[in-house]
Amino acid sequence: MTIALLATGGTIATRATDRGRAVGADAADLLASVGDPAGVTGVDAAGRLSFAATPDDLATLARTVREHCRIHDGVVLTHGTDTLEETAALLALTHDGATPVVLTGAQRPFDDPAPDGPTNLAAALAWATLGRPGVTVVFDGRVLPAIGVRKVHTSALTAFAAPGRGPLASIDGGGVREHATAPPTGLADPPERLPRVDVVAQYVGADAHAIDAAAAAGAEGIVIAAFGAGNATPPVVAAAEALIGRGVPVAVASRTGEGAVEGLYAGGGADLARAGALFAGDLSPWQARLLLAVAIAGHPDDPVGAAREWLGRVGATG
Ligand SMILES: NC(=O)C[C@H](N)C(=O)O
Repeated sequence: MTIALLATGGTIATRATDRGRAVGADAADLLASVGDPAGVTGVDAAGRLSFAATPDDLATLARTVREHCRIHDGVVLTHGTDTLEETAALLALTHDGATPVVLTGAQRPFDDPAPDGPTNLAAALAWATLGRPGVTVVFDGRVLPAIGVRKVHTSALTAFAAPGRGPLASIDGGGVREHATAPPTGLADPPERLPRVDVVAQYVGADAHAIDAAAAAGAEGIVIAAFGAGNATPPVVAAAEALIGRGVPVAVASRTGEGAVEGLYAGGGADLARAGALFAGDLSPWQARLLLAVAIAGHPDDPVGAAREWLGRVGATG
């Protein structure tokens, strides 16, 4: 059994500096922190804080993970928590085969007197060793599905949840208790590049400025971080209808944090649905954005059709 540990940076690898926390631990340091387990090869895949990652970085990482899936029995990534859910979604969409891919990270730095990184990394390696297929996130003793995972706390050690989808398993001193299996992954090839897809936030009185600016800046798709079950202000609905009419795919996801979107209300979600917007089920706006970008890259003729099918397959829509 061989496992690749791909270190990409994040708080789990940071030390204090006079500029603020900075990445200062590599794959070898991380493996040393968990006692250099046999069969695990450390790879320095990146060394950044995850808020600084670009779409190109994510596409490159997805291809790197695929390569390591071909030569190892499992792949574990250490990753910054800020955008871990976005990388997790991309890896889930582009996963190939049955090799377990497990993401983890930490809320406390590498040089913290009571770090959570070693516990999380040890649990991630233990979960990967079990060989369950698919892409998961292991954090603070919980195994979560990649699709649906969200960072839900800025500082607590229980930083992640998958609302409505629940932990798949718990890992603690008593061992691993499995409750559920993750939905299927592996719907597309990792794209060479991720097209620009922008997220437009909804708030009381939001006008069409942001959505129009996104389109003018070259966004090939738009995600509306909508009110409630999938509503937007009248000017944003009108702008979205116009964009869809010009062939720009528009997806709708909720800003609430839990539950699925539906086109229910006249003047809001019902109008968006009638215009042909993609309702992204229970995906967060951030994961919906990755899904739409992968669909645009892989299915330029019908990205909305491809994305609709994938949403069903990952259990995001009914
Ligand atoms: N806890 C963390 O890893 C947060 C950090 N800013 C990152 O995402 O890289």
